[in-house]
Amino acid sequence: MSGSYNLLIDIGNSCIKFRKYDKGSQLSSRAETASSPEELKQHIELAEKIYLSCVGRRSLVDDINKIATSNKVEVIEARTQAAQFGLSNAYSVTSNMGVDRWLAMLAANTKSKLKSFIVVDVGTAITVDAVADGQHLGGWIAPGFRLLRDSLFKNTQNVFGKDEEISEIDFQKDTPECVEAGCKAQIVGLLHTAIFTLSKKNQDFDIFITGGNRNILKQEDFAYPLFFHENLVLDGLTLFVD
Ligand SMILES: Nc1ncnc2c1ncn2[C@@H]1O[C@H](COP(=O)(O)OP(=O)(O)O)[C@@H](O)[C@H]1O
Ligand SMILES: CC(C)(COP(=O)(O)O)[C@@H](O)C(=O)NCCC(=O)O
Ligand SMILES: [K+]
Repeated sequence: MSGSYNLLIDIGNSCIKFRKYDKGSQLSSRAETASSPEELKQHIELAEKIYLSCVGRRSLVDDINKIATSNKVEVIEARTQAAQFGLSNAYSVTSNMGVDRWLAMLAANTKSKLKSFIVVDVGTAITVDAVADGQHLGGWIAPGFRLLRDSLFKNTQNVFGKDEEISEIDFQKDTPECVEAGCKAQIVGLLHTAIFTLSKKNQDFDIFITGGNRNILKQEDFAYPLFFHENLVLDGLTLFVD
């Protein structure tokens, strides 16, 4: 049986996230991850339509399109816009902005009563975007946790790591723990600086956190409430489902 759900797909630089979504029955499963379009095949074959965003490899989109076309499934790809759904983009060259950032902002804008917010997407890269009264003020792009850590290993002789995770950001007593805590502290510091920067311009705003590494940010490290969402990019794609 085909046509029972829409398939939402978010292609990032590390992995493919997908979720089935049906507006009528409010079907909205948890996001799953796939390492290749081939893994999505059975989900694509039975989908009514596919809504897709990509900041990763274009060849992945081509492969998804091939599977979809051979099964007569329409693929709708989202693109960053100058203005959409009551949100205005600050970028001077709209198409330069990753569509994942635009979709996360669109989703946050529908969830924020204040229409003023910060969105942090903690993935391969970490993006921060600030919005005041539906106007995007601009944002930041910084290396994500793995990039931070790997750049240390790559560019030093005596810094090494290990696989186990440390649980909290505190001062550490051996190299791997110092690296992990240091890189995590940098990410926490990024959000503190974002809050400080928007506080100078705006009184009240919401803070949305998303992305595969979102749990590096913890409520206990902040005085403001943080709203955690599994995948705001996929949430943004639902706005396009007719
Ligand atoms: N359950 C998980 N599934 C996938 N990635 C995870 C998970 N938990 C943590 N991660 C980490 O999240 C990062 C990927 O985050 P994600 O937001 O999917 O990135 P991107 O959009 O850049 O592909 C990876 O570095 C990975 O180590
Ligand atoms: C900044 C990003 C790499 C983040 O991607 P991700 O970490 O989710 O894979 C992506 O949004 C991107 O490629 N942006 C283009 C540059 C820009 O937004 O200005
Ligand atoms: K990201």
